[in-house]
Amino acid sequence: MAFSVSPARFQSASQTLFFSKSSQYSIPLHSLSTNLNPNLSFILSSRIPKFGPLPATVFDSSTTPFGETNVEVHDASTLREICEGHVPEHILRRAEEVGYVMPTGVQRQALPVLFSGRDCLLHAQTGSGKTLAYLLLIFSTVNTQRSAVQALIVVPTRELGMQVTKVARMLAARPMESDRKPCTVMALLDGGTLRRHKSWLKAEPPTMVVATIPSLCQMVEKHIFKLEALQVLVIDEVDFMFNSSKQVSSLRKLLTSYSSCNDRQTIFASASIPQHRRFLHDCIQQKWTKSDVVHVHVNPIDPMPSCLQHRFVLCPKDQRQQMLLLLLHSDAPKSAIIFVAEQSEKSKKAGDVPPTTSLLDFLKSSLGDCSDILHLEEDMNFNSRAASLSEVRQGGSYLLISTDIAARGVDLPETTHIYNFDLPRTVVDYLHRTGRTGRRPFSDEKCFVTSIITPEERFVLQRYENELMFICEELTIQLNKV
Ligand SMILES: Nc1ncnc2c1ncn2[C@@H]1O[C@H](COP(=O)(O)OP(=O)(O)OP(=O)(O)O)[C@@H](O)[C@H]1O
Repeated sequence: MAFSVSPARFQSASQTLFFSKSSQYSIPLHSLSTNLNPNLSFILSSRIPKFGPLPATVFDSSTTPFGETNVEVHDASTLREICEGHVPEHILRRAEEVGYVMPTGVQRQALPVLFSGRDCLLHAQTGSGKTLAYLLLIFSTVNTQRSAVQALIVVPTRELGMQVTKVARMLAARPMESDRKPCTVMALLDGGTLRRHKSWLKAEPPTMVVATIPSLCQMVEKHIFKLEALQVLVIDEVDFMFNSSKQVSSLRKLLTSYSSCNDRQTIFASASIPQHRRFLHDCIQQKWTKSDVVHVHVNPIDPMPSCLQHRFVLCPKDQRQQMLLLLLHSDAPKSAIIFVAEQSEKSKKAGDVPPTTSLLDFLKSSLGDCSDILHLEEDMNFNSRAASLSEVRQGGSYLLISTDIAARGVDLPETTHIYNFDLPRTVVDYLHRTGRTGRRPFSDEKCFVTSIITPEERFVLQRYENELMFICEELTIQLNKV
């Protein structure tokens, strides 16, 4: 199959949307599984009426005649074939050395669009390789001989920022003999020592910055970080960022006041973009993107990796720890993440032990005090959070007990099992938690997602099943076996 992108057409609306001043894309979505067919490319017209319907046009990418931004990528094309002429040779060599030889679906579809200079909404399954897609675009665009920040990647958490920085630096590493300046990558993340970053930015600005919003704004507001030379702006986990009341106003400023969409290429990425049509409409209206922004939506009818097997087990709330223990004994997972709800403010004020800590204590006392049971939550200090993740990354097997802080973007490809000790609050949270497993793009290895629920929660899970279109199999485990 060939993938083609045609320029925006001025056709009448196939979908009617109405302008909204709100930029919160929080309503639970049917749009995770939209009415689009797989392999459709959704391209917007540039004619946006002031307060009217959005003239959106849907093209079947396999049948649309080619236009001026024609690209043709065959299923058998290697990553090198797609990137050659755009991405520097030493980056391509490095990518191959670390095992990025064939493109994933989203890379195959998005890279030609990205190389054509269009703004883009990268909308594809968790673990599908969106990070590499936007990093390759950045490497194709920046000029490392220039002393200016030319690419900015905004992420919601320090953990995701460290991960993206690591991949970017790993790809950017130049051979020793090279006399050209390497692409330098700065991590401007919450919890870091900004004094060091200030001197770095003043002395020799890095080519690429990976930042969380609070640290970034601090630097931009003090005019230490200048965005004039910005060529690529990536907002990763975009729906999460727009839904965060702490981040949304700064994000809007970044998109409009601090830099202009005409001077940069703007990429939004996520596995979940609720109400994506309205979001695209707002992007154009608010001038966050240019009007010919492209929506690359990969596998819209199958928003989760197909290697996942979803299961649930019914259990009274006060016996979930024992149930989890039985599940761990019967599954014997190589590596697992156990998701626990965040501690409520009321419970914090009452001085209760955080749920992650009490589960950690229970598992350590039941399974033996083994060091490969770790935990991660917002209220831990940044060093402890980093230590937990780096221990998990050191390989071997692990059990990570975490709140939803580990649910977005964190890449732990060894994870084979996810346990929802507490049911996720929304369907989007279910999607991202489950997406922490099944993260080997070319593997068929079965991975398991198990929710421990009360009978009253069954209908909530059923709603998630309907919205995400998966089937959850019931496990029957007798608690008195403990
Ligand atoms: N072309 C490729 N070949 C082999 N592995 C790849 C390729 N591209 C990405 N990967 C691997 O796939 C995994 C998932 O990639 P990545 O973290 O970019 O996913 P994502 O789409 O950003 O997921 P999420 O939506 O959860 O953030 C990583 O371990 C990465 O190294």
